[in-house]
Amino acid sequence: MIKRLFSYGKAGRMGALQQIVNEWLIMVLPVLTAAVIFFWYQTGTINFTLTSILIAILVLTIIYFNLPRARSRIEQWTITAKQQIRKEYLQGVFNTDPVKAEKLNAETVINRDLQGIDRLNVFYNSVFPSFCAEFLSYILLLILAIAWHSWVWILPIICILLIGVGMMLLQKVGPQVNWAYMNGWLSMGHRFIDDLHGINTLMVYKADTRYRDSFSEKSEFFRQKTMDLLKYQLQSLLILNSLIFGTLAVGSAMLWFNLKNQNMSLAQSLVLWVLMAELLITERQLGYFVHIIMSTKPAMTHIFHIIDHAKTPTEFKKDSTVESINEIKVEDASFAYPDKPLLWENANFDLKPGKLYGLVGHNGSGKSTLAQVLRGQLKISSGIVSCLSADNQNESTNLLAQRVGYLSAQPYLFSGTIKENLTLGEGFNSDWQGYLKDLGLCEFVEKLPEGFNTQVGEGGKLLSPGQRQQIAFARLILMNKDVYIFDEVTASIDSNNSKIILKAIKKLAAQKIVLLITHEWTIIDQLDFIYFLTDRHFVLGTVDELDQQNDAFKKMMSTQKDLEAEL
Ligand SMILES: Nc1ncnc2c1ncn2[C@@H]1O[C@H](COP(=O)(O)OP(=O)(O)OP(=O)(O)O)[C@@H](O)[C@H]1O
Repeated sequence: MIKRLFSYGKAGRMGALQQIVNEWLIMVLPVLTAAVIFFWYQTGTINFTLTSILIAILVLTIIYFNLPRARSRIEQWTITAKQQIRKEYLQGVFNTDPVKAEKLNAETVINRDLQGIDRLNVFYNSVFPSFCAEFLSYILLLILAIAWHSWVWILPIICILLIGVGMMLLQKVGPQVNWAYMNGWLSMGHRFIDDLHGINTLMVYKADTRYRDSFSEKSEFFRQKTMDLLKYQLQSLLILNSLIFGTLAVGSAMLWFNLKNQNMSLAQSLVLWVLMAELLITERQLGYFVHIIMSTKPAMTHIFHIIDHAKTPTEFKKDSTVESINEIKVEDASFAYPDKPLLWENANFDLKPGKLYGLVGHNGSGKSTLAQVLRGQLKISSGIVSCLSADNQNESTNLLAQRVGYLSAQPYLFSGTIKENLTLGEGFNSDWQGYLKDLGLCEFVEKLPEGFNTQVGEGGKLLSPGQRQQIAFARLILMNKDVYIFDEVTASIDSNNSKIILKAIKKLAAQKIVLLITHEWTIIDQLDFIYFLTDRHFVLGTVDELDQQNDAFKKMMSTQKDLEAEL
Protein backbone atom coordinates (compact mmCIF):
# COMPACT_ATOMS: atom_id res chain seq x y z
CA MET A 1 0.00 0.00 0.00
CA ILE A 2 2.85 2.38 0.92
CA LYS A 3 4.49 1.79 -2.47
CA ARG A 4 1.20 2.46 -4.21
CA LEU A 5 0.58 5.70 -2.29
CA PHE A 6 4.08 6.85 -3.13
CA SER A 7 3.45 6.30 -6.85
CA TYR A 8 0.84 9.12 -6.92
CA GLY A 9 1.66 12.78 -7.57
CA LYS A 10 4.91 11.92 -9.38
CA ALA A 11 5.37 15.47 -10.70
CA GLY A 12 5.58 16.98 -7.21
CA ARG A 13 7.80 14.30 -5.68
CA MET A 14 11.20 15.84 -6.46
CA GLY A 15 10.13 19.21 -5.06
CA ALA A 16 8.89 17.48 -1.92
CA LEU A 17 12.21 15.65 -1.54
CA GLN A 18 14.10 18.91 -1.90
CA GLN A 19 12.04 20.47 0.85
CA ILE A 20 12.63 17.48 3.11
CA VAL A 21 16.40 17.65 2.63
CA ASN A 22 16.38 21.43 3.21
CA GLU A 23 14.44 21.11 6.42
CA TRP A 24 16.69 18.34 7.61
CA LEU A 25 19.78 20.43 6.91
CA ILE A 26 18.29 23.37 8.78
CA MET A 27 17.66 21.01 11.68
CA VAL A 28 21.15 19.45 11.85
CA LEU A 29 23.20 22.48 10.83
CA PRO A 30 22.93 24.26 14.19
CA VAL A 31 23.99 21.02 15.94
CA LEU A 32 26.97 20.58 13.66
CA THR A 33 27.93 24.27 13.82
CA ALA A 34 27.81 24.18 17.63
CA ALA A 35 29.92 21.01 17.56
CA VAL A 36 32.53 22.60 15.28
CA ILE A 37 32.79 25.65 17.55
CA PHE A 38 33.05 23.36 20.55
CA PHE A 39 35.89 21.36 18.90
CA TRP A 40 37.68 24.54 18.10
CA TYR A 41 37.23 25.79 21.65
CA GLN A 42 38.45 22.48 23.12
CA THR A 43 41.36 21.74 20.83
CA GLY A 44 42.08 24.95 19.03
CA THR A 45 42.97 22.89 15.93
CA ILE A 46 40.34 24.12 13.49
CA ASN A 47 41.44 27.20 11.65
CA PHE A 48 38.46 29.35 10.83
CA THR A 49 39.66 31.30 7.83
CA LEU A 50 37.55 34.15 6.52
CA THR A 51 36.80 32.16 3.31
CA SER A 52 35.43 29.09 5.11
CA ILE A 53 33.21 31.28 7.32
CA LEU A 54 31.92 33.09 4.24
CA ILE A 55 31.19 29.78 2.46
CA ALA A 56 29.29 28.49 5.50
CA ILE A 57 27.24 31.72 5.69
CA LEU A 58 26.52 31.51 1.95
CA VAL A 59 25.30 27.91 2.17
CA LEU A 60 23.10 28.73 5.15
CA THR A 61 21.70 31.82 3.42
CA ILE A 62 20.83 29.89 0.24
CA ILE A 63 19.06 27.21 2.24
CA TYR A 64 17.33 29.78 4.41
CA PHE A 65 15.95 31.76 1.46
CA ASN A 66 15.05 28.64 -0.48
CA LEU A 67 13.04 27.26 2.41
CA PRO A 68 9.84 29.36 2.16
CA ARG A 69 9.68 28.65 -1.59
CA ALA A 70 10.18 24.94 -1.02
CA ARG A 71 7.90 24.81 2.01
CA SER A 72 4.75 24.58 -0.07
CA ARG A 73 6.13 21.76 -2.21
CA ILE A 74 5.15 18.90 0.07
CA GLU A 75 1.73 20.52 0.30
CA GLN A 76 1.51 20.64 -3.50
CA TRP A 77 2.63 17.03 -3.77
CA THR A 78 0.00 16.02 -1.19
CA ILE A 79 -2.76 17.90 -3.00
CA THR A 80 -1.81 16.45 -6.41
CA ALA A 81 -1.55 12.89 -5.11
CA LYS A 82 -4.86 13.12 -3.25
CA GLN A 83 -6.58 14.65 -6.27
CA GLN A 84 -5.31 11.82 -8.48
CA ILE A 85 -6.49 9.13 -6.08
CA ARG A 86 -9.86 10.84 -5.63
CA LYS A 87 -10.31 11.19 -9.41
CA GLU A 88 -9.37 7.56 -10.13
CA TYR A 89 -11.61 6.39 -7.30
CA LEU A 90 -14.64 8.38 -8.44
CA GLN A 91 -14.10 7.25 -12.03
CA GLY A 92 -13.89 3.72 -10.65
CA VAL A 93 -17.15 4.16 -8.73
CA PHE A 94 -18.93 5.38 -11.86
CA ASN A 95 -17.48 2.59 -13.98
CA THR A 96 -17.98 -0.21 -11.49
CA ASP A 97 -19.55 -3.37 -12.75
CA PRO A 98 -23.28 -2.96 -11.88
CA VAL A 99 -23.33 -6.30 -10.02
CA LYS A 100 -20.65 -5.03 -7.64
CA ALA A 101 -22.07 -1.51 -7.62
CA GLU A 102 -25.06 -2.89 -5.71
CA LYS A 103 -22.75 -3.04 -2.68
CA LEU A 104 -21.71 0.61 -2.99
CA ASN A 105 -23.66 3.18 -1.06
CA ALA A 106 -23.32 6.83 -0.08
CA GLU A 107 -21.97 6.04 3.42
CA THR A 108 -19.18 3.87 2.07
CA VAL A 109 -18.26 6.27 -0.70
CA ILE A 110 -18.55 9.57 1.18
CA ASN A 111 -18.12 8.81 4.87
CA ARG A 112 -15.44 6.17 4.61
CA ASP A 113 -13.60 6.24 1.31
CA LEU A 114 -13.53 9.95 0.44
CA GLN A 115 -12.75 10.86 4.06
CA GLY A 116 -10.06 8.17 4.01
CA ILE A 117 -8.46 9.90 1.01
CA ASP A 118 -8.54 13.19 2.93
CA ARG A 119 -6.72 11.59 5.85
CA LEU A 120 -3.87 10.66 3.51
CA ASN A 121 -2.46 14.10 4.36
CA VAL A 122 -0.70 12.31 7.18
CA PHE A 123 1.13 10.02 4.78
CA TYR A 124 2.33 12.69 2.38
CA ASN A 125 2.82 15.56 4.85
CA SER A 126 4.21 13.65 7.82
CA VAL A 127 5.06 9.97 7.37
CA PHE A 128 7.15 10.31 4.26
CA PRO A 129 9.10 13.46 5.35
CA SER A 130 9.72 11.91 8.79
CA PHE A 131 10.92 8.71 7.18
CA CYS A 132 13.37 10.60 4.94
CA ALA A 133 14.66 12.76 7.81
CA GLU A 134 15.07 9.57 9.85
CA PHE A 135 17.10 7.97 7.08
CA LEU A 136 19.38 11.02 6.62
CA SER A 137 19.96 11.41 10.38
CA TYR A 138 20.79 7.74 10.64
CA ILE A 139 23.39 7.89 7.85
CA LEU A 140 25.03 10.84 9.64
CA LEU A 141 24.97 9.04 12.98
CA LEU A 142 26.43 5.91 11.40
CA ILE A 143 29.33 7.80 9.77
CA LEU A 144 30.16 9.82 12.89
CA ALA A 145 29.78 6.91 15.34
CA ILE A 146 32.02 4.63 13.25
CA ALA A 147 34.58 7.43 12.81
CA TRP A 148 34.61 8.04 16.58
CA HIS A 149 34.62 4.31 17.49
CA SER A 150 31.26 4.24 19.27
CA TRP A 151 28.63 1.48 19.07
CA VAL A 152 25.62 3.80 19.51
CA TRP A 153 24.82 3.48 15.80
CA ILE A 154 23.46 0.00 16.48
CA LEU A 155 20.84 1.18 19.01
CA PRO A 156 18.28 2.82 16.62
CA ILE A 157 18.41 -0.36 14.49
CA ILE A 158 17.71 -2.59 17.49
CA CYS A 159 14.95 -0.23 18.57
CA ILE A 160 13.32 -0.30 15.11
CA LEU A 161 13.54 -4.10 15.04
CA LEU A 162 11.89 -4.35 18.46
CA ILE A 163 9.18 -1.89 17.41
CA GLY A 164 8.66 -4.01 14.27
CA VAL A 165 8.24 -7.17 16.38
CA GLY A 166 5.82 -5.37 18.71
CA MET A 167 3.82 -4.03 15.76
CA MET A 168 3.74 -7.49 14.17
CA LEU A 169 2.30 -8.95 17.37
CA LEU A 170 -0.29 -6.20 17.46
CA GLN A 171 -0.98 -6.66 13.73
CA LYS A 172 -2.90 -9.80 14.61
CA VAL A 173 -5.54 -7.73 16.39
CA GLY A 174 -4.98 -4.34 14.73
CA PRO A 175 -6.74 -4.91 11.38
CA GLN A 176 -9.76 -6.57 13.03
CA VAL A 177 -10.11 -3.68 15.48
CA ASN A 178 -9.84 -1.15 12.65
CA TRP A 179 -12.38 -2.98 10.46
CA ALA A 180 -14.81 -3.42 13.39
CA TYR A 181 -14.55 0.31 14.17
CA MET A 182 -15.15 1.24 10.50
CA ASN A 183 -18.08 -1.17 10.12
CA GLY A 184 -19.63 0.17 13.34
CA TRP A 185 -19.37 3.69 11.95
CA LEU A 186 -20.91 2.73 8.61
CA SER A 187 -23.71 0.71 10.13
CA MET A 188 -24.60 3.65 12.40
CA GLY A 189 -24.46 5.94 9.33
CA HIS A 190 -26.95 3.67 7.50
CA ARG A 191 -29.47 4.15 10.30
CA PHE A 192 -29.04 7.90 10.37
CA ILE A 193 -31.98 9.84 8.97
CA ASP A 194 -30.78 13.06 7.51
CA ASP A 195 -33.97 14.68 6.30
CA LEU A 196 -37.30 15.76 7.71
CA HIS A 197 -39.13 13.62 5.21
CA GLY A 198 -37.68 10.46 6.81
CA ILE A 199 -38.52 11.61 10.34
CA ASN A 200 -42.08 12.46 9.27
CA THR A 201 -42.54 9.00 7.79
CA LEU A 202 -41.40 7.41 11.04
CA MET A 203 -43.87 9.52 13.04
CA VAL A 204 -46.76 8.71 10.71
CA TYR A 205 -46.10 4.96 11.06
CA LYS A 206 -45.40 5.34 14.79
CA ALA A 207 -42.08 3.62 14.22
CA ASP A 208 -39.95 6.37 15.77
CA THR A 209 -39.44 4.59 19.14
CA ARG A 210 -38.40 1.35 17.43
CA TYR A 211 -36.12 3.27 15.15
CA ARG A 212 -34.60 5.26 18.02
CA ASP A 213 -33.84 1.99 19.90
CA SER A 214 -32.21 0.46 16.86
CA PHE A 215 -30.16 3.63 16.34
CA SER A 216 -29.05 3.65 20.01
CA GLU A 217 -28.03 0.00 19.65
CA LYS A 218 -25.88 0.82 16.65
CA SER A 219 -24.36 3.88 18.39
CA GLU A 220 -23.56 1.76 21.45
CA PHE A 221 -21.87 -0.81 19.20
CA PHE A 222 -19.88 1.97 17.57
CA ARG A 223 -18.93 3.38 20.99
CA GLN A 224 -17.60 -0.01 22.08
CA LYS A 225 -15.60 -0.46 18.89
CA THR A 226 -14.19 3.07 19.28
CA MET A 227 -13.10 2.20 22.83
CA ASP A 228 -11.51 -1.04 21.55
CA LEU A 229 -9.63 0.97 18.95
CA LEU A 230 -8.44 3.54 21.50
CA LYS A 231 -7.36 0.74 23.85
CA TYR A 232 -5.41 -0.90 21.07
CA GLN A 233 -3.80 2.40 20.09
CA LEU A 234 -2.88 3.22 23.71
CA GLN A 235 -1.37 -0.22 24.25
CA SER A 236 0.77 0.08 21.17
CA LEU A 237 1.83 3.65 22.09
CA LEU A 238 2.86 2.35 25.51
CA ILE A 239 5.05 -0.32 23.92
CA LEU A 240 6.44 2.26 21.51
CA ASN A 241 7.28 4.79 24.22
CA SER A 242 8.89 2.18 26.48
CA LEU A 243 11.13 1.02 23.64
CA ILE A 244 12.08 4.55 22.55
CA PHE A 245 12.89 5.91 26.01
CA GLY A 246 14.56 2.62 27.01
CA THR A 247 16.85 2.88 23.97
CA LEU A 248 17.60 6.52 24.72
CA ALA A 249 18.59 5.58 28.29
CA VAL A 250 20.88 2.77 27.05
CA GLY A 251 22.39 5.11 24.43
CA SER A 252 23.02 7.84 27.03
CA ALA A 253 24.72 5.30 29.31
CA MET A 254 26.92 4.07 26.43
CA LEU A 255 28.02 7.61 25.57
CA TRP A 256 28.62 8.40 29.22
CA PHE A 257 30.99 5.41 29.45
CA ASN A 258 32.71 6.45 26.21
CA LEU A 259 33.25 9.89 27.71
CA LYS A 260 34.30 8.57 31.10
CA ASN A 261 36.83 6.19 29.56
CA GLN A 262 38.11 9.09 27.46
CA ASN A 263 37.35 7.26 24.22
CA MET A 264 35.47 10.30 23.08
CA SER A 265 35.48 14.05 23.71
CA LEU A 266 32.53 15.89 25.24
CA ALA A 267 31.78 17.49 21.88
CA GLN A 268 31.68 14.10 20.14
CA SER A 269 29.42 12.58 22.83
CA LEU A 270 27.05 15.53 22.66
CA VAL A 271 26.79 15.42 18.86
CA LEU A 272 26.05 11.68 18.90
CA TRP A 273 23.56 12.06 21.75
CA VAL A 274 21.63 14.86 19.98
CA LEU A 275 21.54 12.87 16.74
CA MET A 276 20.41 9.71 18.52
CA ALA A 277 17.70 11.57 20.47
CA GLU A 278 16.52 13.18 17.24
CA LEU A 279 16.36 9.77 15.54
CA LEU A 280 14.42 8.15 18.34
CA ILE A 281 11.92 11.00 18.62
CA THR A 282 11.28 10.78 14.88
CA GLU A 283 10.85 7.00 15.22
CA ARG A 284 8.26 7.65 17.91
CA GLN A 285 6.38 10.07 15.64
CA LEU A 286 6.53 7.56 12.81
CA GLY A 287 5.02 4.89 15.05
CA TYR A 288 2.16 7.25 15.86
CA PHE A 289 1.58 8.12 12.21
CA VAL A 290 1.58 4.45 11.28
CA HIS A 291 -1.52 4.08 13.49
CA ILE A 292 -3.33 6.77 11.56
CA ILE A 293 -2.35 5.13 8.28
CA MET A 294 -3.51 1.76 9.63
CA SER A 295 -6.91 3.25 10.46
CA THR A 296 -7.30 4.30 6.81
CA LYS A 297 -6.33 0.82 5.60
CA PRO A 298 -9.91 -0.52 5.26
CA ALA A 299 -10.84 2.53 3.20
CA MET A 300 -7.64 2.40 1.11
CA THR A 301 -7.97 -1.35 0.44
CA HIS A 302 -11.48 -0.74 -0.85
CA ILE A 303 -10.44 2.35 -2.82
CA PHE A 304 -7.63 0.51 -4.64
CA HIS A 305 -9.93 -2.44 -5.24
CA ILE A 306 -12.48 -0.14 -6.91
CA ILE A 307 -9.76 1.55 -8.98
CA ASP A 308 -8.26 -1.77 -10.08
CA HIS A 309 -11.50 -3.52 -10.91
CA ALA A 310 -13.41 -0.78 -12.67
CA LYS A 311 -13.46 -0.34 -16.39
CA THR A 312 -11.15 2.55 -17.12
CA PRO A 313 -12.45 5.43 -19.27
CA THR A 314 -9.71 4.65 -21.81
CA GLU A 315 -11.33 1.26 -22.31
CA PHE A 316 -14.54 3.03 -23.22
CA LYS A 317 -12.77 5.59 -25.39
CA LYS A 318 -10.83 2.99 -27.32
CA ASP A 319 -13.59 2.51 -29.85
CA SER A 320 -14.90 6.06 -30.07
CA THR A 321 -13.97 6.30 -33.74
CA VAL A 322 -15.76 3.10 -34.71
CA GLU A 323 -18.92 3.43 -36.82
CA SER A 324 -22.32 3.84 -35.19
CA ILE A 325 -24.59 0.92 -34.30
CA ASN A 326 -27.08 -0.10 -37.00
CA GLU A 327 -28.03 -3.47 -35.64
CA ILE A 328 -27.81 -5.42 -32.42
CA LYS A 329 -27.75 -9.19 -32.54
CA VAL A 330 -28.08 -11.50 -29.57
CA GLU A 331 -27.45 -15.16 -30.31
CA ASP A 332 -28.20 -18.03 -28.01
CA ALA A 333 -27.38 -15.95 -24.94
CA SER A 334 -27.95 -16.88 -21.33
CA PHE A 335 -27.40 -14.96 -18.12
CA ALA A 336 -26.98 -15.78 -14.43
CA TYR A 337 -25.91 -13.53 -11.55
CA PRO A 338 -22.94 -14.93 -9.60
CA ASP A 339 -23.97 -17.97 -7.54
CA LYS A 340 -27.56 -17.75 -8.80
CA PRO A 341 -29.45 -20.01 -11.26
CA LEU A 342 -29.92 -18.97 -14.91
CA LEU A 343 -32.19 -15.93 -15.16
CA TRP A 344 -32.85 -16.46 -18.86
CA GLU A 345 -31.44 -18.59 -21.69
CA ASN A 346 -31.53 -19.18 -25.48
CA ALA A 347 -32.05 -15.46 -26.03
CA ASN A 348 -32.08 -14.53 -29.73
CA PHE A 349 -32.64 -10.91 -30.69
CA ASP A 350 -32.25 -8.90 -33.86
CA LEU A 351 -32.86 -5.19 -33.29
CA LYS A 352 -32.79 -2.64 -36.14
CA PRO A 353 -33.90 0.97 -36.60
CA GLY A 354 -37.37 1.57 -38.00
CA LYS A 355 -39.42 -0.62 -35.68
CA LEU A 356 -40.54 -0.09 -32.10
CA TYR A 357 -39.53 -3.11 -30.03
CA GLY A 358 -40.93 -3.98 -26.64
CA LEU A 359 -39.71 -6.16 -23.82
CA VAL A 360 -42.50 -7.54 -21.68
CA GLY A 361 -42.44 -10.01 -18.80
CA HIS A 362 -43.38 -10.62 -15.19
CA ASN A 363 -41.73 -8.71 -12.33
CA GLY A 364 -38.27 -10.02 -11.58
CA SER A 365 -38.08 -12.09 -14.80
CA GLY A 366 -34.87 -10.32 -15.88
CA LYS A 367 -35.89 -7.49 -18.23
CA SER A 368 -33.72 -4.79 -16.66
CA THR A 369 -30.88 -7.28 -16.54
CA LEU A 370 -31.16 -7.74 -20.31
CA ALA A 371 -31.11 -3.93 -20.64
CA GLN A 372 -27.83 -3.87 -18.69
CA VAL A 373 -26.41 -6.50 -21.04
CA LEU A 374 -27.44 -4.48 -24.09
CA ARG A 375 -25.80 -1.41 -22.52
CA GLY A 376 -22.52 -3.29 -22.20
CA GLN A 377 -22.75 -3.08 -18.40
CA LEU A 378 -23.16 -6.80 -17.71
CA LYS A 379 -21.57 -9.75 -19.47
CA ILE A 380 -23.68 -12.71 -20.53
CA SER A 381 -22.84 -16.17 -19.18
CA SER A 382 -22.84 -17.73 -22.66
CA GLY A 383 -23.75 -16.80 -26.25
CA ILE A 384 -23.00 -13.68 -28.30
CA VAL A 385 -24.07 -10.04 -28.15
CA SER A 386 -22.79 -8.13 -31.16
CA CYS A 387 -23.32 -4.77 -32.76
CA LEU A 388 -20.48 -4.79 -35.31
CA SER A 389 -19.96 -6.73 -38.50
CA ALA A 390 -17.15 -8.65 -36.77
CA ASP A 391 -18.30 -10.71 -33.80
CA ASN A 392 -15.76 -9.23 -31.45
CA GLN A 393 -17.42 -9.41 -28.04
CA ASN A 394 -15.12 -6.92 -26.30
CA GLU A 395 -15.38 -4.30 -29.03
CA SER A 396 -19.14 -4.76 -29.16
CA THR A 397 -19.41 -4.36 -25.39
CA ASN A 398 -17.36 -1.16 -25.46
CA LEU A 399 -19.35 0.26 -28.35
CA LEU A 400 -22.64 -0.59 -26.65
CA ALA A 401 -21.44 1.14 -23.49
CA GLN A 402 -20.89 4.31 -25.53
CA ARG A 403 -23.73 4.31 -28.00
CA VAL A 404 -26.70 2.99 -26.04
CA GLY A 405 -28.80 5.50 -24.09
CA TYR A 406 -30.80 4.23 -21.12
CA LEU A 407 -33.57 5.84 -19.09
CA SER A 408 -35.29 4.36 -16.07
CA ALA A 409 -38.47 5.25 -14.19
CA GLN A 410 -36.47 7.26 -11.62
CA PRO A 411 -34.03 9.54 -13.43
CA TYR A 412 -31.95 12.09 -11.56
CA LEU A 413 -32.11 15.81 -12.22
CA PHE A 414 -29.40 18.08 -10.87
CA SER A 415 -30.11 21.19 -8.88
CA GLY A 416 -29.90 24.06 -11.40
CA THR A 417 -31.94 25.30 -14.34
CA ILE A 418 -33.86 23.22 -16.87
CA LYS A 419 -31.38 24.36 -19.52
CA GLU A 420 -28.40 23.25 -17.42
CA ASN A 421 -29.97 19.84 -17.01
CA LEU A 422 -30.84 19.47 -20.68
CA THR A 423 -27.39 20.47 -21.89
CA LEU A 424 -25.53 18.36 -19.38
CA GLY A 425 -24.10 15.93 -21.93
CA GLU A 426 -21.58 16.47 -24.70
CA GLY A 427 -21.96 16.55 -28.47
CA PHE A 428 -25.62 17.54 -28.68
CA ASN A 429 -27.22 19.40 -31.54
CA SER A 430 -26.62 23.18 -31.34
CA ASP A 431 -30.27 23.77 -32.30
CA TRP A 432 -31.39 21.61 -29.40
CA GLN A 433 -34.52 23.66 -28.73
CA GLY A 434 -35.71 23.21 -32.34
CA TYR A 435 -34.93 19.48 -32.15
CA LEU A 436 -37.00 19.10 -28.98
CA LYS A 437 -39.85 21.10 -30.56
CA ASP A 438 -39.90 18.72 -33.56
CA LEU A 439 -40.32 15.83 -31.17
CA GLY A 440 -43.05 17.71 -29.26
CA LEU A 441 -40.97 17.72 -26.07
CA CYS A 442 -40.68 20.31 -23.26
CA GLU A 443 -43.49 22.52 -24.56
CA PHE A 444 -44.56 23.12 -20.96
CA VAL A 445 -41.24 24.89 -20.34
CA GLU A 446 -42.18 27.77 -22.64
CA LYS A 447 -45.22 28.47 -20.45
CA LEU A 448 -43.10 28.83 -17.32
CA PRO A 449 -42.27 32.50 -16.45
CA GLU A 450 -38.54 31.82 -16.62
CA GLY A 451 -38.69 29.29 -19.42
CA PHE A 452 -35.55 27.16 -19.76
CA ASN A 453 -33.95 29.18 -16.96
CA THR A 454 -36.44 27.83 -14.40
CA GLN A 455 -34.78 26.24 -11.38
CA VAL A 456 -35.65 22.54 -10.96
CA GLY A 457 -34.60 22.25 -7.27
CA GLU A 458 -32.69 19.42 -5.63
CA GLY A 459 -33.32 16.19 -7.56
CA GLY A 460 -35.84 18.12 -9.69
CA LYS A 461 -38.34 18.35 -6.81
CA LEU A 462 -39.77 21.71 -7.97
CA LEU A 463 -41.18 19.97 -11.06
CA SER A 464 -44.02 17.42 -11.27
CA PRO A 465 -42.94 13.76 -11.76
CA GLY A 466 -44.16 13.88 -15.36
CA GLN A 467 -42.28 17.11 -16.13
CA ARG A 468 -39.19 15.68 -14.47
CA GLN A 469 -39.40 12.60 -16.65
CA GLN A 470 -39.91 14.70 -19.77
CA ILE A 471 -36.74 16.71 -19.01
CA ALA A 472 -34.75 13.54 -18.32
CA PHE A 473 -36.09 11.98 -21.50
CA ALA A 474 -35.22 15.08 -23.56
CA ARG A 475 -31.75 15.23 -21.97
CA LEU A 476 -31.06 11.68 -23.13
CA ILE A 477 -32.43 12.25 -26.63
CA LEU A 478 -30.14 15.27 -27.05
CA MET A 479 -27.18 12.93 -26.59
CA ASN A 480 -27.96 11.56 -30.05
CA LYS A 481 -27.31 7.90 -29.28
CA ASP A 482 -27.78 5.08 -31.81
CA VAL A 483 -29.80 2.88 -29.50
CA TYR A 484 -32.29 3.80 -26.77
CA ILE A 485 -33.64 1.57 -24.04
CA PHE A 486 -36.54 2.96 -22.04
CA ASP A 487 -37.19 1.02 -18.86
CA GLU A 488 -40.77 1.65 -17.59
CA VAL A 489 -40.29 5.37 -18.30
CA THR A 490 -44.01 6.16 -18.24
CA ALA A 491 -44.93 3.81 -15.37
CA SER A 492 -45.36 6.40 -12.64
CA ILE A 493 -46.30 9.60 -14.45
CA ASP A 494 -49.58 11.23 -15.51
CA SER A 495 -51.22 10.24 -18.81
CA ASN A 496 -50.59 13.61 -20.48
CA ASN A 497 -46.81 13.49 -20.04
CA SER A 498 -46.88 9.79 -20.81
CA LYS A 499 -48.52 10.48 -24.19
CA ILE A 500 -45.98 13.20 -25.04
CA ILE A 501 -43.08 10.87 -24.27
CA LEU A 502 -44.59 7.94 -26.15
CA LYS A 503 -45.19 10.10 -29.23
CA ALA A 504 -41.54 11.18 -29.19
CA ILE A 505 -40.39 7.57 -28.74
CA LYS A 506 -42.33 6.55 -31.84
CA LYS A 507 -40.74 9.32 -33.90
CA LEU A 508 -37.34 8.34 -32.58
CA ALA A 509 -37.87 4.68 -33.50
CA ALA A 510 -38.07 5.67 -37.19
CA GLN A 511 -34.31 6.37 -37.18
CA LYS A 512 -32.87 4.66 -34.13
CA ILE A 513 -32.98 1.27 -32.47
CA VAL A 514 -35.54 1.61 -29.69
CA LEU A 515 -36.41 -0.99 -27.08
CA LEU A 516 -39.18 -0.25 -24.62
CA ILE A 517 -39.50 -2.21 -21.39
CA THR A 518 -43.07 -1.90 -20.20
CA HIS A 519 -46.00 -3.63 -18.57
CA GLU A 520 -48.64 -1.04 -19.61
CA TRP A 521 -51.22 -2.45 -21.98
CA THR A 522 -51.92 0.91 -23.68
CA ILE A 523 -48.25 1.03 -24.69
CA ILE A 524 -47.84 -2.66 -25.51
CA ASP A 525 -50.73 -2.29 -27.94
CA GLN A 526 -48.71 0.22 -29.98
CA LEU A 527 -45.48 -1.79 -30.28
CA ASP A 528 -44.34 -3.30 -33.60
CA PHE A 529 -42.64 -6.34 -32.08
CA ILE A 530 -42.59 -7.76 -28.60
CA TYR A 531 -40.03 -9.96 -26.90
CA PHE A 532 -42.08 -11.66 -24.22
CA LEU A 533 -39.92 -13.05 -21.41
CA THR A 534 -41.63 -16.03 -19.86
CA ASP A 535 -40.29 -19.03 -18.04
CA ARG A 536 -36.65 -17.94 -18.67
CA HIS A 537 -37.19 -17.78 -22.48
CA PHE A 538 -37.94 -14.94 -24.91
CA VAL A 539 -40.83 -15.37 -27.36
CA LEU A 540 -40.99 -12.95 -30.31
CA GLY A 541 -44.20 -11.80 -31.94
CA THR A 542 -46.60 -8.96 -32.67
CA VAL A 543 -49.27 -8.18 -30.07
CA ASP A 544 -51.88 -10.12 -32.07
CA GLU A 545 -49.61 -13.11 -32.62
CA LEU A 546 -48.69 -13.38 -28.96
CA ASP A 547 -52.26 -12.78 -27.87
CA GLN A 548 -53.43 -15.66 -30.03
CA GLN A 549 -50.56 -18.10 -29.54
CA ASN A 550 -49.18 -17.54 -26.06
CA ASP A 551 -51.41 -18.25 -23.06
CA ALA A 552 -49.03 -16.67 -20.53
CA PHE A 553 -48.99 -13.43 -22.54
CA LYS A 554 -52.76 -13.47 -22.97
CA LYS A 555 -53.29 -13.97 -19.23
CA MET A 556 -50.84 -11.27 -18.27
CA MET A 557 -52.37 -8.78 -20.70
CA SER A 558 -55.90 -9.53 -19.59
CA THR A 559 -54.96 -8.80 -15.94
CA GLN A 560 -53.17 -5.65 -17.05
CA LYS A 561 -56.13 -4.46 -19.17
CA ASP A 562 -58.50 -4.93 -16.22
CA LEU A 563 -56.14 -3.04 -13.95
CA GLU A 564 -55.79 -0.13 -16.36
CA ALA A 565 -59.57 -0.04 -16.95
CA GLU A 566 -60.14 0.32 -13.19
CA LEU A 567 -57.76 3.29 -13.03
N1 LIG B 1 -26.91 -7.34 -8.93
C1 LIG B 1 -27.72 -8.38 -8.72
N2 LIG B 1 -27.26 -9.50 -8.12
C2 LIG B 1 -28.04 -10.56 -7.95
N3 LIG B 1 -29.32 -10.63 -8.32
C3 LIG B 1 -29.85 -9.56 -8.93
C4 LIG B 1 -29.08 -8.37 -9.16
N4 LIG B 1 -29.86 -7.46 -9.79
C5 LIG B 1 -31.07 -8.05 -9.93
N5 LIG B 1 -31.06 -9.29 -9.42
C6 LIG B 1 -32.17 -10.24 -9.40
O1 LIG B 1 -32.40 -10.68 -10.72
C7 LIG B 1 -33.79 -10.85 -10.94
C8 LIG B 1 -34.20 -10.06 -12.19
O2 LIG B 1 -34.09 -8.67 -11.90
P1 LIG B 1 -34.49 -7.58 -13.00
O3 LIG B 1 -34.44 -6.25 -12.35
O4 LIG B 1 -33.68 -7.78 -14.22
O5 LIG B 1 -35.98 -8.00 -13.30
P2 LIG B 1 -37.12 -7.18 -14.06
O6 LIG B 1 -37.79 -8.13 -14.95
O7 LIG B 1 -36.57 -5.95 -14.67
O8 LIG B 1 -38.05 -6.80 -12.82
P3 LIG B 1 -39.09 -5.57 -12.70
O9 LIG B 1 -40.17 -5.79 -13.69
O10 LIG B 1 -39.60 -5.70 -11.30
O11 LIG B 1 -38.30 -4.33 -12.93
C9 LIG B 1 -34.50 -10.40 -9.68
O12 LIG B 1 -34.83 -11.56 -8.94
C10 LIG B 1 -33.47 -9.57 -8.95
O13 LIG B 1 -33.61 -9.68 -7.56
